[in-house]
Amino acid sequence: MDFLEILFSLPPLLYTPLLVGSLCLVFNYLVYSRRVAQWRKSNIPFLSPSFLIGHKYFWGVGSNSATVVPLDRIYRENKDKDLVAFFIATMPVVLLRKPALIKQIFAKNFDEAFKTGFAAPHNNKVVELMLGQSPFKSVWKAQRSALSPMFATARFDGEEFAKIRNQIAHMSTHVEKARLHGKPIDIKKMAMNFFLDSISNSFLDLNDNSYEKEGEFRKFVKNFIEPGWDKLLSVFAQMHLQGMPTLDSLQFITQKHIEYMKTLLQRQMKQRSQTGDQRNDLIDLLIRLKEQDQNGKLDSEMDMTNKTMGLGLSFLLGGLKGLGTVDILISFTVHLLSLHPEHQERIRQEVEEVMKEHNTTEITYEVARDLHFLQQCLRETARLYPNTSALTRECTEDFTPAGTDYHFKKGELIIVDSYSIHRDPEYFENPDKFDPDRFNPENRDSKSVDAFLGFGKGPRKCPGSNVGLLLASTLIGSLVHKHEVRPRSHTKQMDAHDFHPRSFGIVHKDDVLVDVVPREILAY
Ligand code: HEM
Repeated sequence: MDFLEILFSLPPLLYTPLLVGSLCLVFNYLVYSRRVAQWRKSNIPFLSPSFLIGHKYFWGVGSNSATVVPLDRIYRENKDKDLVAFFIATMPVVLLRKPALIKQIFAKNFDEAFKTGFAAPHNNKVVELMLGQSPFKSVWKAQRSALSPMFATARFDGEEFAKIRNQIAHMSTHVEKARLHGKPIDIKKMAMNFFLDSISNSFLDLNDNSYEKEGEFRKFVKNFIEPGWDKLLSVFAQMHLQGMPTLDSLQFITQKHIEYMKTLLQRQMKQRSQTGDQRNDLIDLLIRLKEQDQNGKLDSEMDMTNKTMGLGLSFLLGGLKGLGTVDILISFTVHLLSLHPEHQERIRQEVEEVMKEHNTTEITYEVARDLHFLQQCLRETARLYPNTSALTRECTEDFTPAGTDYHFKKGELIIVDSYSIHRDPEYFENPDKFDPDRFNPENRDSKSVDAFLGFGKGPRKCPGSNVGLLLASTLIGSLVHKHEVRPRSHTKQMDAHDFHPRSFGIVHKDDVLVDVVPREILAY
């Protein structure tokens, strides 16, 4: 009796999964053998897939390890190589290990032969625009240039900063209430309230105060970014299926998400047009672009509403990276500062000095902008805990990096693991130590500058980093100026065991709780 005869003699409930499973294994085998042959021909060193289901290090992702853990093992175990290819389940990727190679692909030759990571589903032009993944370089460049006023920190100068100070006042009231009740502060929640309320008030003209009531925007973003099996699986599905149309529920950005954000933007634009106010925010910008588009030539493939919406949504999602990064950066920084009272003291002194220089007793836009040591602390946190640790690019043309004989084929997916590079003693001495002074311009060398990837690299690096640093400096500067922060939940520096296993980025899995003691009380 052959295999098929035995199979079909079983009850259908048994033979159907067995048949599907066997077909999947055959399919995987074909995918692996084809790609391995290609890597061999292209001189790209690779790790053989284990038992037809990708590299074994990834099997625990989701239940007991974050994605960064297997990537870090592979990075460390292949010290002798510039790059190494392997499979995450059926997805073939090439991990770049050397900053010089990363520079070529992410910066120098990016325009020539690469695009950014996740593939948007075909025939969904709004999602393509939202992800900044138009196959036409001129489109994402025009998109980025149109949004550039939103990424300028100078926009927060003057009256606009009053909105941020308002958020700080809400935070201070909350901190004081918690302290009087003897309760710790949940830093992640506080940072998220601050950042999302700042974004919704300053860019979208919503009047949110999450301490009183969770606003609709916060609810939506929380649901969108909160780690879970559904998000992890949808990211994997998107990567595996490489832009092929999939079930809506398997997509990272579902039709429901798009509809919610579209409705929000359209409602705010309509209200603004009725009042005729001018705020120099995202809503004004979208109204202006829509008007310009109406006067110009309409794209026959996509109507102008979709174009304007795609642009607005790409800002809101920050290429999926802006939202969720600032609050995570703040909570990791407060965690590290809580373990280092000496750095808190330096920040307090810096705030005092800079306030004096600007002749003020408050944290103003100019003060927040000039808190250089605090910004060093934030960059050092982004080194130790780079939220977007897996940076991805895709080859759009066959490409051979200068000075090598590696041949990348069109469609090759490239990954860089910032977490591992940032913890490599070759580039950062004593890499696990929180040492903000390594970001003092006097101490920086070209080796560490090239190896720092906290905000990405090249033309597609983060355009919102300065806005993020300004907001984070305002919150932490205000908190540490008036209070000493002490650890409650995490009394040791967090490591990879503390990362959320179902997040694609670096996010702590538990709440980060701290106690805050007003400095006035400490002085007595
Ligand atoms: C300060 C905290 C932030 C960190 C650590 C951060 C980090 C990153 C990283 C690592 C990337 C990927 C870059 C690459 O692939 O080379 C990125 C992209 C991006 N970020 Fe940020 N980000 C931050 C804040 C923000 C903010 C506040 C915004 C929006 C106002 C923003 C908007 C974006 C956008 C639009 C992209 C996509 C860029 C593109 O694909 O061209 N980011 N960010």
